[in-house]
Amino acid sequence: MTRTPVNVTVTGAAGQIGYALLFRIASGHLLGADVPVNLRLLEIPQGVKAAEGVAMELDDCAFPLLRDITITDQANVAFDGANVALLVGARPRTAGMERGDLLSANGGIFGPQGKAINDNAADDIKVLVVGNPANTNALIAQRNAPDVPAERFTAMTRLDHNRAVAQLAKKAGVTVEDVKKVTIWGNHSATQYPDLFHAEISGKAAFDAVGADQEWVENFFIPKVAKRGAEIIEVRGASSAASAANAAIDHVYTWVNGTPAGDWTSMGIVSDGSYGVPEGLISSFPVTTANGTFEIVQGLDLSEFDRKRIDASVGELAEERDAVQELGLI
Ligand SMILES: NC(=O)c1ccc[n+]([C@@H]2O[C@H](COP(=O)([O-])OP(=O)(O)OC[C@H]3O[C@@H](n4cnc5c(N)ncnc54)[C@H](O)[C@@H]3O)[C@@H](O)[C@H]2O)c1
Ligand SMILES: O=C(O)C[C@H](O)C(=O)O
Repeated sequence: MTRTPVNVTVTGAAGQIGYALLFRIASGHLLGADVPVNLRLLEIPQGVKAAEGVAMELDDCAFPLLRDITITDQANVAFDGANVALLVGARPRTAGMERGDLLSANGGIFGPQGKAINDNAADDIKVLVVGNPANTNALIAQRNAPDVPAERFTAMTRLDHNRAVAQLAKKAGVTVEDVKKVTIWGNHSATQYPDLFHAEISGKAAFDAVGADQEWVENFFIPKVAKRGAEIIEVRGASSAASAANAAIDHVYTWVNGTPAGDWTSMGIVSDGSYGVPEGLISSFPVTTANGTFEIVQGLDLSEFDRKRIDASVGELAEERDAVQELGLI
């Protein structure tokens, strides 16, 4: 059966993550091995030539699922008919830049892109924001797209989720498939709360499987996951790219194809007020997915330890929201 190609828009296509991402999308890892794709690559004018070079390499792979590539510096063209949008391109923080400057510079990117999605994307559009500060950039895009259901805008915490799974598997001496129900709560930042207390390892409580070692949880596991991005930058000399691209693939694949039975994932999504997270903030939650939709896992008992850490990260998200509100970006 010939399937209609899915239109996948990638912004920042000529960047590091773009280079690690596009070949996997074109080879069927984003949506499935039987789903043809059209790629729409958005870059700033200075990035267009490099994106053309990447497109030449994509051609040279002769991917059977890749039908068409469009390269543009116009958001309205890039998001025309988009079914999936991966917003990777962002303004990085540079020396001397205050947080307000960073939020303002990114508002200038994610506001217009949100509007372009609103005006041009397909009715079933699904958006993943990767570019940092991911949660607040997603909020800016979402608020600038009033005609798109809010739940279609998500922010990436899957890299943090995967990092937590890997650390737990290492500590417990098991494979990553044995680790289930890990949660990243809050912001994709150093305040995030990687939660192992509701997780399972080989069918038993993860906390017990790591030796019920509270000291390890507080002083190794949580900071290791929360500060892994900074550690990669320090050791590699550049921010994570292949692992970030892999997490973006995982995020969308899971959203479209569902979470496996007995497990959940972490996604930054618009809060409905669950677990006391103020409605409207884009915060990471434990979610299950099925048929292209997701639901927050309900009914988890939160300890005082959990509550304190979730509140701290959500507090940071509320501050970022207030800052972009003051700047008139939402
Ligand atoms: N959420 C996460 O887990 C996570 C993980 C790693 C990196 N990141 C973030 O992802 C972003 C991209 O990282 P990278 O390593 O690919 O950076 P990069 O600098 O290599 O590439 C970014 C690309 O975006 C392009 N760009 C900038 N503004 C644009 C715009 N308005 N429209 C289209 N393209 C634009 C640039 O020209 C560049 O080619 C950064 O913000 C980084 O901090 C997020
Ligand atoms: O780009 C960064 O600041 C780090 C990145 O968000 C990561 O988690 O690896």
